Amino acid sequence: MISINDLSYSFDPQRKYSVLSELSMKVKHGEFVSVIGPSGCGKSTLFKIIAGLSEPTNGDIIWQEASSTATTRLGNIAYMPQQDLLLPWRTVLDNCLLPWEVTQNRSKAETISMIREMLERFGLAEVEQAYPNELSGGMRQRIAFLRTLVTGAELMLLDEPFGALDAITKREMHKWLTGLWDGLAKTVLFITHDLEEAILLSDRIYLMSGSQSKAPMQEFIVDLPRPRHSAMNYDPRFLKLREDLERRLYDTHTS
Ligand SMILES: Nc1ncnc2c1ncn2[C@@H]1O[C@H](COP(=O)(O)OP(=O)(O)OP(=O)(O)O)[C@@H](O)[C@H]1O
Repeated sequence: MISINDLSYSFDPQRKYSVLSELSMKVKHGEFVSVIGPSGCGKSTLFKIIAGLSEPTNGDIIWQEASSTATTRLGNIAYMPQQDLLLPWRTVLDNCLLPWEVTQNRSKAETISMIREMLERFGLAEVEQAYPNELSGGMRQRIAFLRTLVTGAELMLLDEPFGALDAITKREMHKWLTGLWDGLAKTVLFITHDLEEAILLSDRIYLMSGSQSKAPMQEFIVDLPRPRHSAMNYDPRFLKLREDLERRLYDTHTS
């Protein structure tokens, strides 16, 4: 689906300090891949480059089997930032229509009917005419996720979508997303600081070191069957991986 090769990025025009340095990773069709790493190591910067909002300083992004530029990716890869960014003056339905207003890629009636089906499936049919301030945090995140799906893009970049939710709502969101995942036929790249969330949701996890002296990326395979459920948190494979990730994450902090 996407392959990132030796990617580097610097905010500094003199390029003295690189936020990302020779970083490589791959995501296959239909995979759920999480990116974890210490705060400030460049996870959101990486997502902005993949989404086409910034051009890398060096390196190549192979997307849809060809070398790509920011312009070819922009608007074709769905990006859900940390805040839900729902427009407060628009109803749920009108917020979900936003991606269609930009692309106009099918008829409005067809899009509304597709959104209504998704609202039904997401358990949100009754709030179609509600405004964002009338919804709970979990509902707002579900609407923002639905709006990201409406773009129709196969690759979705989700930047800490559950980071601001309380522990119980977050757990409900995990249950909801793992239940939904098998029928979605999407490819997801997901940023999180929550190791349990990363293990429960992902097929693979990349740990970004953010350090010039360490390997920029370490890969971990999550060897747990699907469908996933929260009781897997006690599976010995889950516990072993959690311990391993925690240790490696701590190592990157203390390097
Ligand atoms: N527009 C900018 N100009 C200059 N430096 C920036 C800019 N945006 C981010 N940075 C710096 O780049 C580094 C990486 O930031 P980024 O937000 O990508 O990290 P992150 O890993 O996503 O962090 P967190 O986990 O805390 O969200 C940080 O040191 C940050 O201060």
